[in-house]
Amino acid sequence: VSRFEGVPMAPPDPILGVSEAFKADKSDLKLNLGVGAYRTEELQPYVLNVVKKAENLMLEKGEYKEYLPIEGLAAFNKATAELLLGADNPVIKQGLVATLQSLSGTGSLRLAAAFIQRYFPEAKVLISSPTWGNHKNIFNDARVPWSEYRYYDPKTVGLDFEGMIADIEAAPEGSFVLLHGCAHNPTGIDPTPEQWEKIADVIQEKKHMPFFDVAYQGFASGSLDEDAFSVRLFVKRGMEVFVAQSYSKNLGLYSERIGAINVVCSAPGVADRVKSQLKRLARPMYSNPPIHGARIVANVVGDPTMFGEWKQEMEQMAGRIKNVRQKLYDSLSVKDKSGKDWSFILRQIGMFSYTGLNKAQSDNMTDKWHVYMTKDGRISLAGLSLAKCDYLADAIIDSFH
Ligand SMILES: Cc1ncc(COP(=O)(O)O)c(CN[C@@H](CCC(=O)O)C(=O)O)c1O
Repeated sequence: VSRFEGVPMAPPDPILGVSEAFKADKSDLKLNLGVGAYRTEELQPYVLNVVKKAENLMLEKGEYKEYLPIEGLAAFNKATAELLLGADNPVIKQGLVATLQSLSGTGSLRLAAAFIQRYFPEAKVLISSPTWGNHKNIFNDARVPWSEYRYYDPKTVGLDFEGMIADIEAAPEGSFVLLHGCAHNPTGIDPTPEQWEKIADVIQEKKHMPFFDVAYQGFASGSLDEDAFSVRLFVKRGMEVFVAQSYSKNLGLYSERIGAINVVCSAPGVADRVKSQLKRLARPMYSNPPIHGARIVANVVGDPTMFGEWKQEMEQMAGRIKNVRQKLYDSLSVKDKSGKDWSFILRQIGMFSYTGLNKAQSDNMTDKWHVYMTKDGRISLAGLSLAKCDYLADAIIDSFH
């Protein structure tokens, strides 16, 4: 008898498992609107031209494959902090930012969770309701308690701002508040600048610690600076902040696993101590991060021409998704005779649209229409082409009514 007899089969991941089911579907009508991964109008994966350029340069240079330091590639860490905060941000000049390259957004979140568990064992993390499917797994496995703050209002298909503020206010002082920097996943609903000011007020009043998850910088609006507004607002107020970053979407480096955890501290010398303890946590977790993606980011950001080309390609990707969003809205508005107001689709931003379809309706989308999506009603517009919008609209209308 095997020693592993007691090991049960794990359920498929609510997001990544959708792609597995999609691959198994033989229908040529099938559409993968599950995983948040950019596709072209031809529904093909996309390697940015600027990434290919950087990789050709790197190949010509014939670079080494030695271990990186635990904290990652120094040129990447400099570039990623400057992209997030702005190169001329005083906190960078004053050495107040601890930055560690880590295994993309997920690895950065997990490393920060381990730090919180070790140095703030009494604190809990507040996460939005709903939020990205893996956030709860990360904090559960890091043994960090969490609770939810209201975020999505099904009645208005918008932000429950009063509920959000009330729940953040009611949380024990010194809680960590997990915030999506831009392009909230799965709702696509972001606070307005005025609402971000109010969120900063209540977090400051309650001495909470803001913890931003920035997985879509530049991908939401097409502008790196615009999408960093919320983080820069909190830093400008002198608040200490955690920020996890990812280059999976905005630079298309999904499987390179390139991201960073940044901790903005409010006193000199503290950042060095925080960085040293993040390194101490990373070493037994994965020792040191992969070099390839870090070099691509450092090369792209370090070369003004390539940096410019990247910004153009980001605008193109964000632009394609905006066009698809508009076309889906148009198709639904023309086809649906029920009088339902679909304008929420246009008010949402980033890769996703939170349709309001419940689990049974989402199942119908898959079982009858071969449209693959997450069971919380989220569809990834990045996996949709203009050509398929009419078909998707038919599927949504059929599933809703
Ligand atoms: C808010 C948020 N944070 C972090 C991540 C982690 O991305 P990394 O690739 O680890 O940097 C994602 C990716 N969420 C996408 C992609 C698939 C997934 O990992 O769930 C999604 O929600 O479909 C995300 O949406």
